[in-house]
Amino acid sequence: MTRVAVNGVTGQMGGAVIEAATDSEVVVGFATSDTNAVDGVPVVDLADAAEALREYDVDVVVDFAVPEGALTVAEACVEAGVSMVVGTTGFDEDGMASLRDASEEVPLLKATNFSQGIQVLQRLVSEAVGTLDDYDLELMETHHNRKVDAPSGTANSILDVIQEERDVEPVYGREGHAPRDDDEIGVFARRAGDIRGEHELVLAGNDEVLSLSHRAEDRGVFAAGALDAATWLVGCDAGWYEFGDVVDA
Ligand SMILES: NC(=O)C1=CN([C@@H]2O[C@H](COP(=O)(O)OP(=O)(O)OC[C@H]3O[C@@H](n4cnc5c(N)ncnc54)[C@H](O)[C@@H]3O)[C@@H](O)[C@H]2O)C=CC1
Ligand SMILES: O=C(O)C1=N[C@H](C(=O)O)C[C@H](O)C1
Repeated sequence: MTRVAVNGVTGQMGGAVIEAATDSEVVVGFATSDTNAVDGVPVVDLADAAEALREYDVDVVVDFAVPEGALTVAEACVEAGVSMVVGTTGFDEDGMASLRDASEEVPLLKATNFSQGIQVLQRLVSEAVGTLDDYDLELMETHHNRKVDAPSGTANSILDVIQEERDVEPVYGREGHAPRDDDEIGVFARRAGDIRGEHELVLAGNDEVLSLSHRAEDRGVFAAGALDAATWLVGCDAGWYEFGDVVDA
């Protein structure tokens, strides 16, 4: 069985990963709090991660935390020679560069969304935007009220896919006198309740509207995808991998 360490183990996704781990074993978790254990999984201070990766003979880290914590664990993975799956979102350019550096030393797989449906949605978005090349585009995402980064990592990834097809400029929310340019895309983030994650791209023109949308119904979908990625990643060469590599394998 793949031996997994979970970073952000006291968080919502940390708990979901422990629950979803049936074909792999979560042997240790990392946190910055004083917690000793979560659901029977021993918790080690994040500062001692490199040592713990060796002590618990970890194959791969699954990370759902905050960028700062993910980067600390990436350093520990490099030090201990352990693979890493990064689910955390909200990295700035420097953070992304640090992850790229780490991937030169160990196998590192990063995804802003570990649901298979989003993988397919991204392919549909590429086709739709490339074909309906003069339609107006608007991108919406909705998440629970505890989410700290906006727009979501997934929305940013969808935006990347769109920008590979069309030269559109994102406009984040609109207020006041804000007439629309042909080459802009409105991007909107809503936060409410415990909504797990909804994304929608609207394409409108030619007296018609095409809507491409996805809704996650449980965090288990992300946890299961991340664990699939973790099992797949172990044994790969050092390098940068994405969830599409796992889905296509
Ligand atoms: N890629 C994907 O499929 C998914 C990604 N996510 C992302 O995962 C991340 C975590 O999401 P949730 O579990 O919902 O958040 P959460 O707020 O419930 O958990 C965050 C965890 O990070 C820890 N943490 C906070 N500050 C820290 C620091 N400075 N150093 C180390 N750890 C720290 C917290 O103690 C907690 O355990 C977010 O970035 C979210 O966007 C969430 C769901 C799916
Ligand atoms: O914070 C979340 O919950 C989620 N975050 C990811 C994102 O930022 O896209 C993935 C998913 O939508 C849930």
